Amino acid sequence: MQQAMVIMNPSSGKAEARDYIRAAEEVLQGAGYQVTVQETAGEGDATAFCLQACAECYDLVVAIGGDGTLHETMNGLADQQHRPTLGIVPMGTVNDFARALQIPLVPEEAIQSLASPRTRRVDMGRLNDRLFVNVVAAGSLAGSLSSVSSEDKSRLGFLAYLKEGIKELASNTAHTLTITHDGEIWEGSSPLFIAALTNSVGGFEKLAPTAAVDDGLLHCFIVKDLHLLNSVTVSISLLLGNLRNHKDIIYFTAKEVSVRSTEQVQTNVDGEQGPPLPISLSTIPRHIQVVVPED
Ligand SMILES: Nc1ncnc2c1ncn2[C@@H]1O[C@H](COP(=O)(O)OP(=O)(O)OP(=O)(O)O)[C@@H](O)[C@H]1O
Repeated sequence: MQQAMVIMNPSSGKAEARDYIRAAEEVLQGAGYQVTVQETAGEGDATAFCLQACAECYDLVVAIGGDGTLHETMNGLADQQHRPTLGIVPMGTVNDFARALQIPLVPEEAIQSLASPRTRRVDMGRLNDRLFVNVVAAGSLAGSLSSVSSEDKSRLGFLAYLKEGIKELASNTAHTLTITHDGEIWEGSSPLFIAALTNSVGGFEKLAPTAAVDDGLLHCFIVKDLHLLNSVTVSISLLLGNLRNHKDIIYFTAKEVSVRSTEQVQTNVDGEQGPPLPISLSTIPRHIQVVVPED
């Protein structure tokens, strides 16, 4: 019999994940799996459970939680020889990875699609010595995005990030960043650098509309010194899915990028606070197999 481990974060989103365990077990048992449920109690648990699933050669690991739970679960798959297929039931407030893979955001529907026979191989990102699934941001704006409260995320979604971002822009802080990729070096003042693996960032699916989950590329945006006034035109370009063509944005794709600064600069990784600069980023093409809904 095939083995499935369900890793569930009871605190994700509106703290309703526990209510869906029974339904997930039923669908997986119906699909022929013997199911083990593991509930996280805090940071690091999802990674530890996933490492156990790799070591014990589970066939499937299902993450029930938000992007943070998914980030931790996928870090357990990093350099393992046996990597189970991944199933996702999005329960967070943003759920970027699920959006990028067209996994339903309604938990009941996502649970039904766990029995889908369709899978996709997707890229992972590497940041220094850990993995990321969706996006890395660096700069003064990235630091402020880490401070968006869960309450605001639940209430306002993407607008919560915009609210924090505008507050930060008003204080007009930018750092000197040195960004190296493919033998090219950019150095200048910037409030924000973004490297996205998928088209969905902060719940907003038009940031990098050309990014595919399996193109092996980091889609990078350098926001040149931004003032409140031109931030309006940048926001409009963002809404139109045309950010990469804005005159104050430098857009490029790369397989490897490094970002450093002589100043103390914060990062945000998959929506949570990351390590300070310097960082080295790269892609691990088609590293993970994910269950996706049937067409
Ligand atoms: N039982 C628990 N109680 C409180 N926090 C937990 C528990 N289990 C895990 N965590 C923490 O929850 C965080 C991940 O939350 P997750 O991202 O899944 O939900 P979210 O923040 O509501 O969603 P999103 O990232 O989409 O906004 C991790 O930092 C993890 O350490």
